[in-house]
Amino acid sequence: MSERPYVIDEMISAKAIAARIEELCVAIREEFRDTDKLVVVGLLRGSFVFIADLVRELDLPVEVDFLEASSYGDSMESSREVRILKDLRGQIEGRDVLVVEDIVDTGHTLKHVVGLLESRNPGRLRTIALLDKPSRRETDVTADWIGFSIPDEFVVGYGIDYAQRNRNLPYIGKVRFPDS
Ligand SMILES: O=P(O)(O)OC[C@H]1O[C@H](OP(=O)(O)OP(=O)(O)O)[C@H](O)[C@@H]1O
Ligand SMILES: Nc1nc2[nH]cnc2c(=O)[nH]1
Repeated sequence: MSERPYVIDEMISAKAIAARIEELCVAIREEFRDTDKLVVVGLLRGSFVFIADLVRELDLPVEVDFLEASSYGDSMESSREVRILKDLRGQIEGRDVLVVEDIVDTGHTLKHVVGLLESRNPGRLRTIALLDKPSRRETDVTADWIGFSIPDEFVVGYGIDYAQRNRNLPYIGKVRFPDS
């Protein structure tokens, strides 16, 4: 945990997030309207709040599963080495899958996870990210649906942490160091 004092400035309000999720769900329902039972895969830990709001708004028959991937640890910099700390409980072969990510930054996490899940021969595999930082991308990955495209700021809240804190903020905020 960093000892350096920081403040959090609100960037995207809880209300704006809820409104955007409603819009995204219209598009996702359309894409999966003929699917029997969609497998919605949340990438832990950051997506736990987003997936909870998303599946309740989606109003489709879904199965929820989780995969835990980590590349940042407690740091603000990606290690670029994605570790799978917890695998899915269920099989996805032949199943339609929606991967739910909180943020795509360098893109290493999403690229690694999509590669892993593709190797299991799912049906349709689609991805959604609440936040996208295109200016930071180091890989050729893009989520099929994006909530908000944001500038190069380190963000927290709505599931997303800084050194495991601030995940419980209801909004997205950016971290600022007043001493710099
Ligand atoms: O596009 P990238 O540069 O790979 O960054 C995105 C990933 O970074 C964060 O995960 P983290 O490793 O911090 O784990 P966490 O979700 O458990 O907080 C975030 O939740 C994304 O999964
Ligand atoms: N907390 C946090 N984790 C990230 N992982 C990748 N980008 C970010 C970010 O902006 N904030």
